[in-house]
Amino acid sequence: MAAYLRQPGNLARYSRRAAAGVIYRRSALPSRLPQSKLSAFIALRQLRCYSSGQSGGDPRPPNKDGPESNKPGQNGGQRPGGEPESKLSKEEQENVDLFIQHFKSRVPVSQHRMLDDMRTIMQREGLPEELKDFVTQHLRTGKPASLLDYARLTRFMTKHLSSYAKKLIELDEERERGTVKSEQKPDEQQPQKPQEEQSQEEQMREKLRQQQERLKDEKNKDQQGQGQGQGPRIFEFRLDPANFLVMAMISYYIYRSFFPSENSKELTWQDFRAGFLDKGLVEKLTVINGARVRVDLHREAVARVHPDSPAAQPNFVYYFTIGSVEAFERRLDEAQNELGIPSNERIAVAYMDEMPWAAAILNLAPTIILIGSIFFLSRRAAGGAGGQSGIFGIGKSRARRFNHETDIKIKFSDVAGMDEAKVEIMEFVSFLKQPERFQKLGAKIPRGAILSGPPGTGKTLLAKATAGESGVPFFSVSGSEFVEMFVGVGPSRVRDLFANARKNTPCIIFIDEIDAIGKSRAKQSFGGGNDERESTLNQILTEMDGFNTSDQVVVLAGTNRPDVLDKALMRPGRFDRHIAIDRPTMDGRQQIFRVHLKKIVTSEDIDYLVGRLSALTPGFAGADIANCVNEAALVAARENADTVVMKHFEQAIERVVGGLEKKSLVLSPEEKRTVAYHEAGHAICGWYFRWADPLLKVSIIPRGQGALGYAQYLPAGGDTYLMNVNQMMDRMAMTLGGRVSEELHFDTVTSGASDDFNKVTRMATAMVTKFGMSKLGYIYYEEDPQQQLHKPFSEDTARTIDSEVRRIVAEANKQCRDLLTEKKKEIGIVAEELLAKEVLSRDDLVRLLGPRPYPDGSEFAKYFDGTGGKGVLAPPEPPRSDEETEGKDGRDQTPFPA
Ligand SMILES: Nc1ncnc2c1ncn2[C@@H]1O[C@H](COP(=O)(O)OP(=O)(O)OP(=O)(O)O)[C@@H](O)[C@H]1O
Repeated sequence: MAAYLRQPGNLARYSRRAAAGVIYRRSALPSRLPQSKLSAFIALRQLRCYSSGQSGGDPRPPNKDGPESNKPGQNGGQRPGGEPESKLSKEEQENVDLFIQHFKSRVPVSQHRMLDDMRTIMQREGLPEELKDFVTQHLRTGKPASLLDYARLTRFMTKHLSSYAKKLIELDEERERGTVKSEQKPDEQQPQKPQEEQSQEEQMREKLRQQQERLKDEKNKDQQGQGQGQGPRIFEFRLDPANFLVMAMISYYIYRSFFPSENSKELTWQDFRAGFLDKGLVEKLTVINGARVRVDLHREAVARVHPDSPAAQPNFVYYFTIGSVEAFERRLDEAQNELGIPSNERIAVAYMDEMPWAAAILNLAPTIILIGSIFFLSRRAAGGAGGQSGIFGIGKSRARRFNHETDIKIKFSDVAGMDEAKVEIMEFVSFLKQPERFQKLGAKIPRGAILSGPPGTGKTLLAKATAGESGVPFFSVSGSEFVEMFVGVGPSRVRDLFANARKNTPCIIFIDEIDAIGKSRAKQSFGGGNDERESTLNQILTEMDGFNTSDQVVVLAGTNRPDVLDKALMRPGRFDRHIAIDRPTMDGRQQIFRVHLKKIVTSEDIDYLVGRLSALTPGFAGADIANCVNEAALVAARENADTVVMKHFEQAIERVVGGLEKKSLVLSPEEKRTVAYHEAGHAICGWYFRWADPLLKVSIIPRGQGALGYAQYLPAGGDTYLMNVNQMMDRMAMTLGGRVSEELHFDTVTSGASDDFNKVTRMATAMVTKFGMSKLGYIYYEEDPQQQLHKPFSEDTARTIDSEVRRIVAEANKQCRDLLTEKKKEIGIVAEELLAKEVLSRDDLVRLLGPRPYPDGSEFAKYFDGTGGKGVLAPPEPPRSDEETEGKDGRDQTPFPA
């Protein structure tokens, strides 16, 4: 491109095309884009010719002496219009002429007139310094100008063109007003123009004036922009030829730096030798990267021998490829020996390693991409987690801030049950709302409270409700979010969290799962400890100490494991209050059901529904209840029902508790029969033992994990918290009912009762070692898995425990066997019905066996006596783990494992 532009006329042609491009596209460009100055000048000059009307229809300026008179020197540069004579010195006059001539040789004839006019102006005002430099450095000396020189010149010309154009217009106007002394003789004056021509002239003049005004406006705007200088100036890109040229140049140099400019051609060794070496045209050889040889030739000699060869051009080089440097050197030596070149005249060989820019960038690309990706990922990770930007945001707290006005709509009315907890926590609300009430009496405000309890019991909900009630910002963060793989991040996040909170007082901080960082420090030392967690805990302790009593920041924390928390956390002055939230009672469950049933469309009698559902769900936490209600709505939706009815709720509870029905599990008829008699054994025991929990349902549909069938009972008196010996013995006997029934009805027994034995053994052991219900006496032995090797009792005691457990289990077995032997016929009836129907409800058992001989508790009777229900009762198994079942609420599930 540089070579192209440097060729005579190309630069001018190029700029003309660019200028023309600007003129023609002008209408399509945005209106605020300024018109090219060069194009403005050309247009002005054309208009001026018409408006001056000197050539009688010929757009060219009047030229009495013909075209030749425009030649420099002939008319002394005097403008045909009659401008004053040049006041320049002879040398300056020559400079101007040289300059104009130089350009005339490079632009089309149609633009010569424009250059003549420029000469006129220059003769009046002298040659500007920059142009003078150009003339003296290049035109006078004959030294060729570089592309950069031309670019500089073009820039300067562009800068001056508009002022030249303006001056010429002024000159025309002056001439028209007659203020300029005219040298024209009266007989040379223009004849009267026809009317049409005059109106055309008028239009032209109007256009001219508009153009002039636009130029003025532009200049004013420029000056204002520069003059103001206070606010930031908006960079404005002007698409004029000068800018275009500069950009083209920059692009060209960038392009050249990536792709070296030299033209080259590949040669063979033979061509090289015959064409250049033998003729003595080679000046130098350069071995590049040990693989290619660049041949530098004596240019002048080549130009003389082969004037048309491209090798005569300065940038042209030949290359040839070599196998190895040694082979190349050997061949070159041989060739030069053959040619008889003396050693001091031999061709110089240079060696170089060359790495093009593109290759260098390619080499760096993996590193750049890696660093870029790490940066990008760190930004994304930090941004996603909490809006911090970049890797530098890692020490910032990840707490989410909820705004009481928008985010937290939860009130205490949304938290059902847990009345005691609410009363406790209400104090924090009053403190946040009316701190003066406490302060005036000199009372210190509690700093925080730990809410502890099983999962899903509503700890987070209660904390949110506290924030919602008190109308303060709420910062929620999980304990595990403090811990990162980087040392020092935990404490830094704690500091940041508390600093944020202090800025937003009054507010509540809620740290969920605080046991993740608040574990007792003494217990961690085993196995190396965890310094990072410890220092995070220390930071929390420090921050909580650092509160002023007047700082209205309340810290609430939730945990499922209050027992493992560090004592320092729990001391007064930090988490002063310890609020235990247990699974809801029957009454609590009813309230929670009421809260969640509000969102459900159901036509059932709400009081009956709530009572029955809560009776069916002993041991359920608030989250389980919310899940069941939602699941029931999903079941109903699956059936395209209009409302959610009792059946859907029961299916939902059964599904939540027992797992999905395993329809794909097909048992053989013998297996099914065994399962039916096993479950019937449990059912009969549950029906006839006085202290056993009343049976609700028995089923032989496989469900969940490994249960081939199950019998379900509910505590007769609702939630029970104590069990007497009779109840325990009856429960154990009932649990053994499956195996005893198998023994009574089949020749052999199956492995299906092993889970029953597990339960019975654990229960009997607990009676001996914990409940003081054996001849071992009132002793408590902890069941500590870590103490397996070192039992806390002697061998003798171990033997006594062993024999006592055996005795109790044997007694339960005898009790069960006696009953089932007596009720063998009833077992058969129930088992056969079970085989036919797969599921038997309490009503079915009443039908088959008659009413239960012992009256059930009133609460139980209210919902499950078959009268209050709206159809077949099919209460499902409640969700409690084995230990809880045995120890607390008396619910039992006797699965028949696969
Ligand atoms: N007392 C309640 N009243 C109404 N809904 C409740 C109640 N308790 C729990 N829930 C329901 O259970 C959901 C989960 O409760 P929450 O997250 O507060 O339990 P959590 O005790 O904090 O559990 P975790 O210990 O696992 O963090 C709540 O969103 C709510 O729908």
